[in-house]
Amino acid sequence: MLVGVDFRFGRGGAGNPDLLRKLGPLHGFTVDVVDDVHPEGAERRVSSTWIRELLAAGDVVGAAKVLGRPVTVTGEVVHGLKRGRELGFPTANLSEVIDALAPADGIYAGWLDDHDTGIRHPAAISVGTNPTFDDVERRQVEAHVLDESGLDLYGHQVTVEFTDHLRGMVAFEGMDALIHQIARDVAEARSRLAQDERSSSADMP
Ligand SMILES: Cc1cc2nc3c(=O)[nH]c(=O)nc-3n(C[C@H](O)[C@H](O)[C@H](O)COP(=O)(O)O)c2cc1C
Ligand SMILES: Nc1ncnc2c1ncn2[C@@H]1O[C@H](COP(=O)(O)OP(=O)(O)O)[C@@H](O)[C@H]1O
Repeated sequence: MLVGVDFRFGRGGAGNPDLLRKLGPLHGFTVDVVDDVHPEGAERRVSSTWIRELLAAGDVVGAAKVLGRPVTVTGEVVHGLKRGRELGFPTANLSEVIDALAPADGIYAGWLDDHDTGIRHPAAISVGTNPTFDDVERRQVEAHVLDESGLDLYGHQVTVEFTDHLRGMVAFEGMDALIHQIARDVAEARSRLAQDERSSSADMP
């Protein structure tokens, strides 16, 4: 059994790791107690509560530090409402993601890893219900691959990785305002991802 140092069980939380250790040999299990983990320089210990708080604030940089890995969601690319191509920005829509650690509604820079081709594409990512329109019920994760228009990603298994939060989700008055803003997001994502690439190659041995 693997438990944290502050693990409690039983009535009123009277059981603690010491008691578990005593009970182990009587019932045929062994006990490992794990110390709190702190991200470098942090007072607060790593916990799922903390990670959820950061994700709810769209802070994917902070969440990645606490998780010890980037924030990602994985799913299959499914058909959406075919509006992306009309806007000039087709977006690969992810199927309902299981075990999702999706960050708050908003717009992000990141990467789309295509498991079927092994290609890692730079992307501008949208999370939410696209409130400019009133016909999207389910929260969606959708990614526009930068500088591409001829991809066919339907049916592919992909992982979307979030590296930077760009802004919150906005209900625009019309399509033109939305298109205008997406073009700015794409430019912003391009420059953030260029920095991300530089810093991750600087980490290489
Ligand atoms: C970079 C980016 C930013 C977006 N920002 C918004 C937004 O602020 N408000 C909104 O309603 N939809 C936003 N969207 C989502 C679009 O409305 C959505 O991609 C479009 O309707 C296409 O949907 P479809 O894939 O179902 O065809 C954004 C999409 C991208 C790629
Ligand atoms: N640059 C791109 N980024 C994402 N998807 C692209 C891109 N170019 C082509 N596609 C294809 O277009 C589809 C998305 O187009 P879109 O009009 O948004 O349709 P849907 O509403 O079905 O998502 C993707 O699933 C993918 O197959």
